[in-house]
Amino acid sequence: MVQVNSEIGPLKKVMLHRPGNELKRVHPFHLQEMLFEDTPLLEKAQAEHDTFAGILRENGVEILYQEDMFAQAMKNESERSAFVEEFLDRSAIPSIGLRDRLAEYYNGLPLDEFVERVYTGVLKSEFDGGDSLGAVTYLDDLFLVNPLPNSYFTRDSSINIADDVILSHMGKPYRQREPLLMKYIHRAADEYRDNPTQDFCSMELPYGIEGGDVLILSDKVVCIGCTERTQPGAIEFVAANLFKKGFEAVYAFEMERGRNAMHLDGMLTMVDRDAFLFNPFLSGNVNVYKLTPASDGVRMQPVGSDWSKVLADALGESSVRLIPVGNGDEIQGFWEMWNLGGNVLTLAPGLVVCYDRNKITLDLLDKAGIEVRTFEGAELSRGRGGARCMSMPIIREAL
Ligand SMILES: NC(=[NH2+])NCCC[C@H](N)C(=O)O
Repeated sequence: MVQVNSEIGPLKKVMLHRPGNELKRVHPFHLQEMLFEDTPLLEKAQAEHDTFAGILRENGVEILYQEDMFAQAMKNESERSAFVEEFLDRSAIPSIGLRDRLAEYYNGLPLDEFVERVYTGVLKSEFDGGDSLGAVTYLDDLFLVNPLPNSYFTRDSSINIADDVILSHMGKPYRQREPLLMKYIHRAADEYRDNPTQDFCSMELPYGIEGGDVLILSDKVVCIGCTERTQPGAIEFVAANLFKKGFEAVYAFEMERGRNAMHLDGMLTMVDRDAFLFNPFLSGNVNVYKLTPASDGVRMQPVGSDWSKVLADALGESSVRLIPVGNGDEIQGFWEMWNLGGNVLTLAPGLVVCYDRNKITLDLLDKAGIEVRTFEGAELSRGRGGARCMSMPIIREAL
């Protein structure tokens, strides 16, 4: 049963994906499209990820691996062939003959190889496409089926709020198939079966939303980044549904639409009952809008750009503590923002896990009395996500 009513309640259960051979598919000439900054070294990335997982376990968190849950869901043959249909529909296969051959190939693989091939995709050179037109044209395409190298960022492809699950509608083509894995996991896994699901990924709603943009302040209030990945229409839709469940407000943070401010969770994370890490270059410069329930749907009201005021109001407190990532330093400050200094995963109020590389921010966290567990992220950070992006909370204890 999913139960996530805050960003900071003691974390009990989480879903991760241990990076696999899909990272070896990241091509240096296609970094932008594949959403990587550089080519990650798989073995080192796995070791870093294992250290991250070890810290979670030491702190009492049960870990479920996405790849295991997906394999479990795919044991059911009709589910598997339904998945293959949807997966290939979204893989832009250039001809029907080739698509049919690929469907046959995927359906015929032993389960472990099947799962591996979903993550790693299929290179053109690896597949005998027969005499279909699709197999002999577009020869400069590298992949027939693109890999899923961003799938270790489990935060983004679905969203768990209270006992609701949202399947994301990803903003970038390279990631649009990731929520499908979650869709089939949700249908099969005990953890999810009883939870209401909003399926943004199959819905014809033309608006994107990703989990990295959604911050749950409490069982009444949620903040959502309005970014290049998450559009106003999706925020309004989610807000209207949350209001039906008793939520009282959704704050929309309007970000610049670009890779610099990719998701809200790179700009703002909650680390204690009254404390946040934030991007000091944005507060005061980007507008926040408050959505509240209204008889005819959702009411919207601008609430300025001072994040400390906005967050204090959102929590019903007189003030909050804001810790500036990189302390606003004109070069290092930007490095630390870029390298996920603000993207920490909070394990309990005042206890966070994050990369060890953002020294200015680590020092400020220490001075603020926040306990920090660190791990190296030299390879993992090449995908430009940190501890929060790499984790999907399933259960957090109530505060
Ligand atoms: N929640 C996050 N901040 N996720 C970061 C995802 C990074 C990934 N390479 C992407 O561009 O989509």
